[in-house]
Amino acid sequence: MSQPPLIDSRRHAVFLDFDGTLVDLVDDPSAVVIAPAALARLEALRAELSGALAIVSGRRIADLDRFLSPLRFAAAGVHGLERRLHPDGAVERLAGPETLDALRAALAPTLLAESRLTLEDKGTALVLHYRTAPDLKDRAEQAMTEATQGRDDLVVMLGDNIVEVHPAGMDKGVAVAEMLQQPPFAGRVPVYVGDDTTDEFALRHVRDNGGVSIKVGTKESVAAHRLADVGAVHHWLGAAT
Ligand SMILES: O=P(O)(O)OC[C@H]1O[C@H](O[C@H]2O[C@H](CO)[C@@H](O)[C@H](O)[C@H]2O)[C@H](O)[C@@H](O)[C@@H]1O
Repeated sequence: MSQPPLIDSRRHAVFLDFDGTLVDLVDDPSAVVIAPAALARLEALRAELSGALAIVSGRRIADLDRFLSPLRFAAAGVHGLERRLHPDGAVERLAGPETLDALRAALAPTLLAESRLTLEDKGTALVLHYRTAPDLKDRAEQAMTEATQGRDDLVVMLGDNIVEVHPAGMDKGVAVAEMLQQPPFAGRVPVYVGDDTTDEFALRHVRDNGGVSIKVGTKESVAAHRLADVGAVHHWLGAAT
């Protein structure tokens, strides 16, 4: 995998993952921080791209807004189950939290028994976190498998020290493909940057459709290009032409 080409602000639409791409991974999911200088660079880049810059994340858009405050960006949140095409627009939700009520109940005994496993409830998705208890990886995956037994309407995804469940039929690849049909992204060449397994859906879509696919870090990937870490991502974003 090679170094990525520089962003061409006249031609490209830029889609950026959040955790592990724009911010370093930390133990507490609520404790991620973006440097003010990096935030200012993102804002400048969005203007140069005539708005064609979006965050594509497993996070809720409300959480992204909090981390990126005072800025707001176009975004696909919860792996595409939430959408906002324009920073000042309303968030569109493609599923409601009630879909996961039975799962909340089914996971409760495991959470009671294993206090080192934590649940992040994103409404339309549930996440079991085990970063601070890596020995509980199998236990978390087993609990999620058992809780989702017979639920073909749901999909379980393994991320970086997490196991996550949400309604089936949506992933970051579908989200990027759909956003590319709409202004300000339509007609531009997609660039996608991401670090995790859930980014592979989008990296594959972009790679197969003439775009620029960029993996962050050393994990295996379908991407054509690589950047070493979060610092390298911000450096590269700042070099856009
Ligand atoms: O799609 P992303 O923007 O990369 O979001 C994926 C998940 O990110 C968060 O979890 C990850 O980051 C946490 C903070 O650094 C870390 O503690 C955790 O181990 C990582 O998996 C977020 O909490 C999840 O909801 C997102 O799905």
